[in-house]
Amino acid sequence: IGLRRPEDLELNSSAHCPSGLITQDLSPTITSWHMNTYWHSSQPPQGSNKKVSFSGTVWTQNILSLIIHEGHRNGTENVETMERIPWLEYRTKNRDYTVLPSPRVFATHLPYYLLPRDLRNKRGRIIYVTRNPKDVMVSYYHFSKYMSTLEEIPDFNLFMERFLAGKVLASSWLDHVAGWYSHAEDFNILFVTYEEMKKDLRSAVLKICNFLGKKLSEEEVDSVVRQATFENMRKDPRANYENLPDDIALKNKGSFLRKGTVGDWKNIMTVAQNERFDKVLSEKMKTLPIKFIWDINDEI
Ligand SMILES: Nc1ncnc2c1ncn2[C@@H]1O[C@H](COP(=O)(O)OS(=O)(=O)O)[C@@H](OP(=O)(O)O)[C@H]1O
Repeated sequence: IGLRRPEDLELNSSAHCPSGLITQDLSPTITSWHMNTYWHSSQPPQGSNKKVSFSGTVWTQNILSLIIHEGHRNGTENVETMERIPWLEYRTKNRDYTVLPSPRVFATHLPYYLLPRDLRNKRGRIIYVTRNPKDVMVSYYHFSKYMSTLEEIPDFNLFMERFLAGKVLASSWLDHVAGWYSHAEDFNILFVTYEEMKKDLRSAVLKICNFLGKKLSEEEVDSVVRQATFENMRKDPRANYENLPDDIALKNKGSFLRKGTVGDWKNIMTVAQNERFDKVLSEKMKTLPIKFIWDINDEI
């Protein structure tokens, strides 16, 4: 399809990323800025197909799967999320990605410069999903307790410094987001935020359908929205990653879908930690047009 095979990317994976964070030899990052890449297989029509997203990876994977696969939507097929939308950078089961049926959809946490090069020729669509970085950090903090493959750092202060320095799975959130935003015009990309999905899921689903050129009936959109709510995804073992092996997920320590809210950072961060975070963030983001939503009542 004109895209290089993932193994050609020569990633130097340094960590497991069972839930989707990417890792290369960079010091890794966060949990909720993610990216789902999507493209059709052989000979894709010009400029059509691919998508990536950041933050709310599993949520977006689920939404995409529900939009694209009628069998998922109507419950006649039962396919694991990671089978439907595999990770670009983690080839579980040694699958040959070049022979997957169209449309091919992938999730990734790769920075923009490591993506297959034809994405820069806009051959495929990218949905990039971001979430406010304080909630990302807090989500990742809990996630690292849940995943036995991640180092657990109980001291939140220390954890925050690691996060800000990019010494977490998938590397630096700040660099990742800054990189993608400043190179957006090279890609056929749709930016979606976790917070807008949370505030108005139906509009977000329609926005994604529109970007993909996928027409669903009103009832089908209703069905996607219903199945993509936090409450319903939490009950769905595929969406909640309940089938992860016990040696990867410590299920007695929680569940993958934990709280699913905007503003949980306020429950854990101190005033001093918040000020320190804001200082680092504003330095890094001062030239970028990103408005973060820190609270569900903030205007989008
Ligand atoms: N449907 C729905 N609604 C609201 N929130 C949702 C939903 N699905 C997943 N989530 C929340 O997304 C957080 C996990 O992020 P990711 O899926 O990106 O993680 S990962 O990169 O795949 O590890 C994690 O956030 P926290 O609950 O704050 O930890 C999940 O609960």
